[in-house]
Amino acid sequence: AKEMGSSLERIPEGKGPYSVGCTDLMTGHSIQGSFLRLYYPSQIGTSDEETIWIPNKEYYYGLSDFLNINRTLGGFFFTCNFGSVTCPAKWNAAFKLGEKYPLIIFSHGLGAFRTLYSAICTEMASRGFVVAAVEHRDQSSSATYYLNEKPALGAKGEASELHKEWIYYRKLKAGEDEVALRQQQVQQRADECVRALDLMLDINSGKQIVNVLPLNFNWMLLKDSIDVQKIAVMGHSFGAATTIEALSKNVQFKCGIALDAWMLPLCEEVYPRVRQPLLFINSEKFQWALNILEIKKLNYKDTERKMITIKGTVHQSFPDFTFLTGNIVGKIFGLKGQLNPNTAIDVSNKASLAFLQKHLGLNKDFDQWDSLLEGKGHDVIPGTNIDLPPMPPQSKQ
Ligand SMILES: CCN(CC)CCN(C[C@]12C[C@](c3ccc(C(F)(F)F)cc3)(C1)C2)C(=O)Cn1c(SCc2ccc(F)cc2)nc(=O)c2c1C=CC2
Repeated sequence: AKEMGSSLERIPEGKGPYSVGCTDLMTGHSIQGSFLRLYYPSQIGTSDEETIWIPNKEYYYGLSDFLNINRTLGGFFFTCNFGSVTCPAKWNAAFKLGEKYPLIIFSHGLGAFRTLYSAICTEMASRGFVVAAVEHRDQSSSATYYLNEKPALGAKGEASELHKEWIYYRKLKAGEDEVALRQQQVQQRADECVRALDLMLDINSGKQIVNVLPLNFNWMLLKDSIDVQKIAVMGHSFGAATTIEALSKNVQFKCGIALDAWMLPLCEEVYPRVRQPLLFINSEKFQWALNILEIKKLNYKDTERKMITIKGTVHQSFPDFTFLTGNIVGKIFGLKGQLNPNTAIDVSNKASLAFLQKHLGLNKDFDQWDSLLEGKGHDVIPGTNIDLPPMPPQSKQ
C-alpha cells in the first residue's frame, strides 16, 4: 500500500553526525522583509516535536494553481496525501553551541517554496552546516505570505492585528514574454538571497532581530556561530539560476551549487561576473542543448566549473515529493526516475559536500567523495549526457 493515500515513505533523515533542528524566521511587515526556514545542528533532546513539512493549507491552494488543478480538489488531494508529513528535523530544538558552522543559502524552484527541499537541507545540517532556505516573494513560489500590521478589515482589536497577506503563483498571461518575467524575477530572487545572507550575518554579530512569527526560538544563541569565510549558495532549477545571479552580486558567497540549472532567466552579461567555483549537478532527463550551451558560456579559463549527471534521475529527484509517492504514481507524474530516490539524493548530497569541502576549505572528511565530482561512480557520469555540436572557437575571454 505504498501508493498514494498512505505516504508510508518518509523524507530521509540526515546521515551526518549532528542532530538537526528546524525553525522559521520572518523579518519586517512587508514584502521587502526576509522569510526563511533554518535547518541547523541542534542539541539532542531539546525538542521531540517533528517539523511540519507543509505548514499552511494555502500552500496546497498555491500548488493547485501551479499545477492547473482546482483548489478545492487539489486542497483535498494534498491534505489527504501529505497533510501529516513531517520533515526529519526537530522543531525549535536548541541550537548546538561551541562551533562555528559554514552557511548555505538555499533557493527553491519555480512553483516550490522554502520547505520542499528538506532532504537536502537536513542532510547538510547533519553534516555541520547552517542552512537558510529562503522563500521567494517574486510570485514564482506556489504561495508565500508576509505579516502586515494593518488590522484586517473590520478587525476590532485596538492592538494592530498581524494579518497574513498571501501571495500566490503568478501564471504567465497569454502572449506574455516569459523571458522578461523570469529575468525580472531572478533579480528579485538573488536580492532576497543576499538579504537572507545579510540577516544571518547580523544574527551572527549578535544584533537583536525581531522575528514577526510567533515562535519561541532563541536567536541570540547564534551569536558567533557562523564561519563568515565559509558561505555558499545553492538552489534547484530556477533556484540554480538564482544561485548564479547571487554569486555575481556578492563575493561573500565563496562558491555555488546549481541543481538542474534552468538558464533561461539569466542574461549573458552576468556570465563574466561569476568568478567563484560552480558545481552543476544535472538529472538525466532535464537536459537540452540550448540549456547546456548557456552553462558552457560560464566556462572561463580562470574559474572552477564542474558538471556531473546522475543517471536514472529526473527534475523532481531533488525536491521532497520524490520520496513521498509510490513507484507507479511517482514515475507517471515524473516525480521519480529509475534510480531509487534515496540513492539519487545521496549521490547529489555527497558530491555537494565534496565540492563544499574543496572550495570552502572545510576540514571534514567530505573529500572521500571527490571521485563523484570527476563523474566517477556507479550512478554518475562526468559532464552532460547529451552530445553537443563542437563548440565554435570562443572569442578571447
Ligand atoms: C504544469 C505546470 N507547469 C508550470 C510552468 C510546469 C510544471 N513543472 C513540472 C512539474 C512540477 C511538477 C509537480 C510537482 C509536484 C507534484 C505533486 F503532486 F507531487 F505535488 C506534481 C507535479 C509539475 C512536475 C515545472 O515547472 C518544473 N520546474 C520546476 S518544479 C519545482 C517544484 C515545484 C513544486 C513542487 F511541489 C516541487 C518542485 N522548478 C523550476 O524552477 C523549473 C521548472 C521548469 C522550468 C524551471
